[in-house]
Amino acid sequence: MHLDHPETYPQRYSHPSPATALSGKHPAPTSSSAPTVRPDGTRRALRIGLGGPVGSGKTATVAAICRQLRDELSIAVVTNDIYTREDAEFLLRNAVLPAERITAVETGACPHTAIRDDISANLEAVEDLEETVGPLDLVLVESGGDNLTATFSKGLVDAQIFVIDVAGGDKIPRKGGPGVSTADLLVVNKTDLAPLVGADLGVMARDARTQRGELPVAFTSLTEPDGIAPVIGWVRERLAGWTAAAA
Ligand SMILES: Nc1nc2c(ncn2[C@@H]2O[C@H](COP(=O)(O)OP(=O)(O)OP(=O)(O)O)[C@@H](O)[C@H]2O)c(=O)[nH]1
Repeated sequence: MHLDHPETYPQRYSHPSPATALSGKHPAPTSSSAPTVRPDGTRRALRIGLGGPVGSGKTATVAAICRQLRDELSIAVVTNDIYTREDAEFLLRNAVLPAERITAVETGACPHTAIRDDISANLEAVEDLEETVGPLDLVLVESGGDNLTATFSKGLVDAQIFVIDVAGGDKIPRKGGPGVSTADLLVVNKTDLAPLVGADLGVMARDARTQRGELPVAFTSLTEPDGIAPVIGWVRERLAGWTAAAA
């Protein structure tokens, strides 16, 4: 695998039919069970959850999405940490969004509980953001770092991104689990580290395809300029579907 030629990645960003993305064949605009309109009748923001193992790059992905899209979209972020506000503080320190657009939820327990079983604190945080900073286009909900079983409740988010990284070893996609197998987008991050840890991106792409069928996979390196591009393409597609469904 030649890492200096990213186009040789078997599926740097594979989607069943990327060419049809603008021709109405979007992925389902939402699989969420949450109401799609706000009390005043306007459509609420698209909510995207980001989950994945500890340290895989969830916060870095959220930061990169915000930096890339904040000039054209109204964005807010909810972070979840077990005991601290570490992730929110990172986003604030790096000024990826104005402070009033970032809220931290301290889960005080297994992170997956707050995004799957008792979503009340997260729902409240999202709804407060919509009320205080006005109509939003996109809300990113970052889970605390967990294991391969964490998934979001469909009552909380409309779509889920699961972030793993190559430093965890190229066997991770093969291990499966609901995040790897069913997330709307699987991100394999830190591809720049592949040569250092002996991870084979081709094997990861092949195993991800076995686990996920036609669901998309994005290979990212957030240390590279525009390394977030494949994720941005996917987010834009989801937003287009969301907006089209509202029309
Ligand atoms: N080399 C490299 N490092 C990265 C990349 N993305 C993130 N990192 C680094 O990996 C570390 C963890 O990244 P985070 O974004 O904090 O990971 P996280 O998943 O939010 O971590 P938790 O919230 O603790 O679960 C940080 O030191 C990042 O700078 C990448 O693409 N390449």
